[in-house]
Amino acid sequence: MEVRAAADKFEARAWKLQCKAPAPATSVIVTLKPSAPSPISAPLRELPWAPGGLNFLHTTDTHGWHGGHLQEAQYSADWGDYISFAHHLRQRADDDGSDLLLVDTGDRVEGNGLYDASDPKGRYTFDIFKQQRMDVITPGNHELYLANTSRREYDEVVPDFRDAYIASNLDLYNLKSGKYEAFAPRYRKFTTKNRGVRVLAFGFMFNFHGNANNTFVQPVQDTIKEQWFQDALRTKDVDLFLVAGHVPVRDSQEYDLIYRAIRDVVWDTPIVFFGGHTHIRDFRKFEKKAYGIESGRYMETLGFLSISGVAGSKNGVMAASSPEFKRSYIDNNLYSMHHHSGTNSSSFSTEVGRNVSESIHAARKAMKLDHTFGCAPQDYWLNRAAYPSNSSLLSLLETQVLPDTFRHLKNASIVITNSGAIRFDIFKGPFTTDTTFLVSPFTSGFRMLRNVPYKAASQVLQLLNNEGQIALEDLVDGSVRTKDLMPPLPPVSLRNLQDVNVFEGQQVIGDKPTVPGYTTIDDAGSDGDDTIHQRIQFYDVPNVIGVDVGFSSDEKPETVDLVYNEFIQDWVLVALQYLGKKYGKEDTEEALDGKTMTDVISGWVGEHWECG
Ligand SMILES: Nc1ccn([C@@H]2O[C@H](COP(=O)(O)O)[C@@H](O)[C@H]2O)c(=O)n1
Repeated sequence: MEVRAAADKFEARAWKLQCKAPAPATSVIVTLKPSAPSPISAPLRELPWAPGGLNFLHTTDTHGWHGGHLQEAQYSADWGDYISFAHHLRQRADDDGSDLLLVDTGDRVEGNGLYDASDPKGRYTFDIFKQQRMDVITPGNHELYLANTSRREYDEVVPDFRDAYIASNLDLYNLKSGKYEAFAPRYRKFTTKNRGVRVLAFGFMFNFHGNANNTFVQPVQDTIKEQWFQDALRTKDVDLFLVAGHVPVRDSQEYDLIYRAIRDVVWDTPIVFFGGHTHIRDFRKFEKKAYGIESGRYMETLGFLSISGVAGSKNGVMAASSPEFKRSYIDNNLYSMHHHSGTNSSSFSTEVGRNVSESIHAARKAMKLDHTFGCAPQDYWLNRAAYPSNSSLLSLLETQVLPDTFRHLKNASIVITNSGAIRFDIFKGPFTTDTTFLVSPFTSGFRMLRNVPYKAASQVLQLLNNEGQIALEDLVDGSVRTKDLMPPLPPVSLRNLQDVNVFEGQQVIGDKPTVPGYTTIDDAGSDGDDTIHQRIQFYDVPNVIGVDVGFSSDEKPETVDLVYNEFIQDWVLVALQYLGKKYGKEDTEEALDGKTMTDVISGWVGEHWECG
């Protein structure tokens, strides 16, 4: 009842928000995020703003973190703050005759209690998210795993953003017509407000195969042959091609194909790509008039990109022979936002921004996200500690959580889970309802194959980690490739992991950096991060981890029950087939009474981690 009443109150507030136009900055200071830490001051680089040009803010892979990071000051700003920030930059654009456009490239869902803890999921986040005006928005794979997620995206988010929502290669099954139909408009042509730049925008999804069958992702190589796409490329009076998508900007067959398809028709109009999916900060030069940016993950990063020298229909602006593309990766905190918008704590928040922050707080309260299951005795890292080690979250799972959880199994068993099911670190201190979803938000449970010969079962883990002589993707036919379903880890690319001296060749403002964070190297060099960070070491982790339950390492049982996270079922079956044991889905059964990894971890924490 209490939760219901709080939810009703929230909905009334959200409705109120919808009726308000963005308000100018006011001088009221409010602390709306009682649980968020204050940002720490750190040496900053200036935004490469293009006066009289085009400026962009880009978010991607936010995964529900619209309330910001409550345990990491560096990323503690929330969606309400982002709304205030964009307001000030729009104002700046109006003042200097430039334009500011906002882009989001998908995976807004799954990964944070704010989205995952409600029933239905997203009950609160859609109203929060839509308060930010977007110019281009696209779906990601997480909007498509479950049929009810894509249905809600179609019913709620697509109308919220009207023509800004673009889905160039995605269809949804229409129950009435019995046909797959466009999820949203295939492309958008618009003219920017101040400079009159005529933009032709597309919104692509990478060639994803793991979607529920109520959606259809058309492979990019087929979409670019469609008549509508070829006609769109021939649209007259286009000053800039904007390709947004849930597609990595680098090493991606999809963006390379789109780049080529555009250049086959239009040889020198500038192209800007906005990417996502791999959770990294990146900036790629395709050629001197075509660049792409990718802006990290989990609301840690607000990507900024500027282009000077693009033609505009207003004020007689001519195209430069070589437009200049620049980028910055802004750490999502108030210290950075105040600095880049020339505001302070008194002048920063707008009324809409404040209301959104308040709604986030109300939603968290309604869902009791701060409910504590126990207290972590130390930090456990997914990628920020080596695996295996005492600080590795995967080691904690492997040595304690999984053995304790599956101890009750009667038969000798091997239990396997994909590391991708684990999404984030555990910090020392309270482990809350929110933490359960940060660590593992997915609804998939565990399944099991009974009486699998030990010889085969014991090799599955090794095969899934591609440690054998073959890669599983060579085994599976072209329609299901392990690469697509279990992308290589870690979420932070090796390019970001290189040992770099952040001072080399750069302007250093202030002292030696003390705030740990990303030290990105991209095609423009190593000065992209707005905050000069102390380098964090990130470590690679295996695709899957596993434990033996009910037998010791020197025993070799005849057969074992093979238990695995449902998400990896297809790969487990393929691996067994390769090992000479053919099983089908019909041979599998539910394990652990349908409990998910979220349930497993919260249950274990409740039993083992007392708050001191
Ligand atoms: N039910 C699910 C769904 C997804 N995963 C894991 O997430 C990965 C995809 O996430 P991105 O943010 O990289 O798009 C996927 O490869 C799986 O590892 C899962 O475990 N269970």
